[in-house]
Amino acid sequence: MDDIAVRLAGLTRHHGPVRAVDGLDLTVEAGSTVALLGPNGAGKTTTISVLLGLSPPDSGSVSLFGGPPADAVRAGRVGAMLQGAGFVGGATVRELVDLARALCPRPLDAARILDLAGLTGLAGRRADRLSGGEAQRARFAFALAGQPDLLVLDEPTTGLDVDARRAFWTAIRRYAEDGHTVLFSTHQLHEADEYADRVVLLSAGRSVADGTPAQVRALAGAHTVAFDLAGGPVEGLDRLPAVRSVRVSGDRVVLTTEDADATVLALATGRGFRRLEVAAPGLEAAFHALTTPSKER
Ligand SMILES: Nc1ncnc2c1ncn2[C@@H]1O[C@H](COP(=O)(O)OP(=O)(O)OP(=O)(O)O)[C@@H](O)[C@H]1O
Repeated sequence: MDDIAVRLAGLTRHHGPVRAVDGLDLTVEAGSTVALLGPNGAGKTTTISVLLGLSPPDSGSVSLFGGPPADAVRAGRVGAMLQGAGFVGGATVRELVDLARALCPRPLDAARILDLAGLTGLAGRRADRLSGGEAQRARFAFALAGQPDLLVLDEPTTGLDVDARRAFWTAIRRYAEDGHTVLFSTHQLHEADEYADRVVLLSAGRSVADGTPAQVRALAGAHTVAFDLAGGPVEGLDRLPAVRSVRVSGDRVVLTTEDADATVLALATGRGFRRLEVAAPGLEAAFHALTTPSKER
């Protein structure tokens, strides 16, 4: 079934005694851009490695485009950018791109690959003499070369400076807009928020949240309502509808609430305030709430 790019069911994978992936179910629809978001050690790299067929699962199943990963890879349908992957010694960037193209049944034009990866000016440089960020772009070029239906990127922007990051995400957006599927791992919340249609939040090898960035953010629950007291009383704030907590700092009050509308309506009737601000929970709050054991919060 080609409408499902990736299907993981009950995936478990250990490294010695460490259960790196713990019964993970994940379905990625073709054409979507999905972020695997999680803190260090959450199991992102292990999941990607099993998904690509580079290491076998201990239990559970993996399929890419309805078949075994090896079939999809052999058919040139999958391109991957892995952390710290090395290069053939002595080869130039251009030669690497040519090699990647030669391995694929329907490669992209070499000039387009170099352009997308921001390597046009470095085509003649030996790949083992690239800076860390340039090497990361060369890995991206290698992943893109075969014009894969599924692009899998493990923490792709590590080592890239601000301009290179922006150029990278612009290239990914263009690639995704052409109907390709992109699965990337990150522990950068804003990358998941800005560039993914869907965020799968991993913690200790499990999926602890799965949805659009807005849906995952909403799992953190509380909005904040902040205002100046303007001489009004502090008493009674904790009894306003839906209020979960009250913090007062000088004249400024910050309430957390399960229902910002109800809290603000009640606040507006009966007391004065100034400089009202209502904020939705950030992805950061959701990330913290969902990946931190409750006793440590
Ligand atoms: N080769 C290995 N040997 C032993 N333990 C490992 C090995 N590789 C990973 N682990 C452990 O498995 C767990 C998951 O690691 P993994 O690299 O998949 O996480 P990650 O989410 O990609 O982390 P990061 O963001 O730091 O790259 C961690 O506890 C890690 O220490």
